[in-house]
Amino acid sequence: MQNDAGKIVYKRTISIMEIQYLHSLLFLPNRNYSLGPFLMKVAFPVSNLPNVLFSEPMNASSQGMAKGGAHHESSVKVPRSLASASVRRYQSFSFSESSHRLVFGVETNFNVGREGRGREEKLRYACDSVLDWRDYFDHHTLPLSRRNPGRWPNFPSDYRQVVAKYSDELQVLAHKLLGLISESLGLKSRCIEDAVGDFYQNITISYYPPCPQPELTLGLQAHSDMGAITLLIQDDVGGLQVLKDGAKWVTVKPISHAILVLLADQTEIITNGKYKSCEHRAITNSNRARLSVATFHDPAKTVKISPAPDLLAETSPPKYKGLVYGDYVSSWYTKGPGGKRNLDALMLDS
Ligand SMILES: O=C(O)CCC(=O)C(=O)O
Ligand SMILES: [Fe+2]
Repeated sequence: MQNDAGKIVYKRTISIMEIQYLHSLLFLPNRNYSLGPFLMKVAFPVSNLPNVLFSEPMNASSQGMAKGGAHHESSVKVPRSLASASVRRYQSFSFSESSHRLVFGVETNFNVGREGRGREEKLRYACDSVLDWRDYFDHHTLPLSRRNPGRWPNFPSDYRQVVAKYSDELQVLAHKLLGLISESLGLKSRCIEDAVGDFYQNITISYYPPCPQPELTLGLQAHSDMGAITLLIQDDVGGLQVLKDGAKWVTVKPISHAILVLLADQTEIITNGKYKSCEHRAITNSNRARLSVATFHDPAKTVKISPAPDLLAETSPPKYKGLVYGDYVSSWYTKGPGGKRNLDALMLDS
C-alpha cells in the first residue's frame, strides 16, 4: 500500500493471511503507543513468517531486526514505561508471599471467570488429565464497570495505578491492531472492532515456578486464546512456544520491551479463517521461575460472532458456524482447550 511518511504499509510478500502462528512482536516507538510509524518484529527469522506488517520506511536497524538480528535498545525506541516496568512490578509482587495468597487467593476450586489468584486444578477440565505447572493472578480490567482495583494487590504502592494504566494503553493498542487487520483484508477499519464490540479485557499474570522434572509437565497446555486478540509480555526466562505449520513447536525468544501479539479464535472466525488464531503453550524449566503478563481482549458473552459478511461471496462461503461468544466460553471450559479443538468444532465443511 502507500508509503507516505508515517503511514503504515502492508508488505504482502505472499499472503498476509498466513500470520498464523506467532504473529509478531511489536515494538512501539513512543510511550503513548502511537502506531505511526511502528515496527512489527517476529521472534524467529522473518523468512519463516514473511507476512508481517511493517512500518515504512524501514531504517537500517529495523531491517536488521527483520532479518532476525538482535534487538538493540539504543537504535529502537520501545516503551520502557509499561511493558517492562510492569513485569518488574509484578515480579516484586511475590506469588509465594503467603499473605497475598490469603488476601487475594481465589478459593481452592477453580472458578471460571473469577477474578484473583488461582492455580490450575487437575480436574478443571473433565477430560484432560494434564496438570499445568502454573499459578496466576487475574485482573478484570475492562469494561470499567468490571474494574475494581480494590480486588487487586496493593503492593508495591503504585501497583493498582500501573495495572489500570497498562489496561488503558493496551486497549488502545488492541483497537489499532484490529483496525490494521481489517484494513489489510480490504475491510472497513472498524469492521473487526465492531464485530467484537466493547472489549472485555482481562490481565492475567502467570507465574511458572521452577519444575524439578520439566519434561513431565507443561506450564500451560496447548491452546489458542478464546477471544479476539491477546497482547503478551514475558520476562527474560522464556518458555512460550507457538505451533508452526500445525506440527512444530517453536520457542518465542523473549525480547525485552516487546509486546507479543497473539491472534485469538474470534478473530479467526470474523476473518473467515484469513487470519488464524495462534496455538501456543508454555513449557517449564528446572532452574528459574518465569513470569508472563497476558492481556486478553474478548467480546462480551452476549455477542454473536460470525464471519464478516463483506468477506463472504459465492466463491468464498463461510467457513465457521456463527456462535454466541458466551456459549463458546462455556464449551471451552467444559471440554478443555485441547489445542484448537473448540474452534475446529465450529468449522463448516467446505
Ligand atoms: O505464559 C505465557 O507465555 C502464555 C500465557 C498464555 O498463553 C495464557 O495465559 O493464555
Ligand atoms: Fe494463551
